[in-house]
Amino acid sequence: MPSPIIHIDNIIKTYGPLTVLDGLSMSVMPGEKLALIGPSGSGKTTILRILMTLEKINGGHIEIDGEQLYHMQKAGGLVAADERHLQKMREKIGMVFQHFNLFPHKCVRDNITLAPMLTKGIARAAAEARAMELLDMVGMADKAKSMPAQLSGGQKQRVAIARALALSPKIMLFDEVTSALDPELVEEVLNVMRKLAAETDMTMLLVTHEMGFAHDFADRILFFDKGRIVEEGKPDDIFRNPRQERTQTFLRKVIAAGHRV
Ligand SMILES: Nc1ncnc2c1ncn2[C@@H]1O[C@H](COP(=O)(O)OP(=O)(O)OP(=O)(O)O)[C@@H](O)[C@H]1O
Repeated sequence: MPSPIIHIDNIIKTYGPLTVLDGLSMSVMPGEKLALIGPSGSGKTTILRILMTLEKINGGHIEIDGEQLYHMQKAGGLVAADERHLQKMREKIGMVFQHFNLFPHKCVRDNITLAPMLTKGIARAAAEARAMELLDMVGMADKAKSMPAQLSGGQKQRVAIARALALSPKIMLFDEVTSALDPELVEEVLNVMRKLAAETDMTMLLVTHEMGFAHDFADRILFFDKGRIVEEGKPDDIFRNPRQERTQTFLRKVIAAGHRV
């Protein structure tokens, strides 16, 4: 039996008086595709940001690929021990955000080569060759020299996915990556994610309000409410036959709003 690639144990995260994660625990097996769903403010984005070390935690343990992520107590929360450790852990994880976050003054190709060249010291020619492979995979090779402002939202997001893949992460985190897109551009981004899920053995965690996509994409659904996981299971079980009243109410609202599940 393989060990979990992510093990999250009893995480507490507060912002001032607000408890955002309230003893959250979960494990993810290598290669697993997970969808995190639940009401707004339930802590889904926060746990992804914590995994990416963009936020400190106030208590609990996280292990990624057998190594502890946070292990030093500092004022205001637990932090990683040192910058080198942090860098090593960050390279295991790629994250794609709702708002693309591309570097506006760099062309598409340079957006992708920057991190491998700066953090791993990869030579420009090798970084560019890899960038072109990744752009080809997301269907954007012909835009390598374009600037981000010349791209549609869907194209920007496909570049952001390629950029997150540039350090060959074992784990990819997707935070509501289609929420800021015009409806007709959503599918091109989802198609790239389907392809990644089908053709790679990466572990993928997806925060989404696209219930239909979560159903088709995920091996397992985690339903968040008030900073905890209140129900988890296979997509068919969660969507067709939720056990918890909280999940039932949420899904009823989602269906009433016209979303396919
Ligand atoms: N930097 C911050 N300072 C204060 N409160 C914050 C901060 N970041 C997040 N929060 C609060 O933490 C709570 C959880 O936010 P989070 O973004 O994780 O929820 P979510 O489940 O992803 O919601 P959504 O589906 O709307 O994105 C919210 O109440 C949010 O307002």
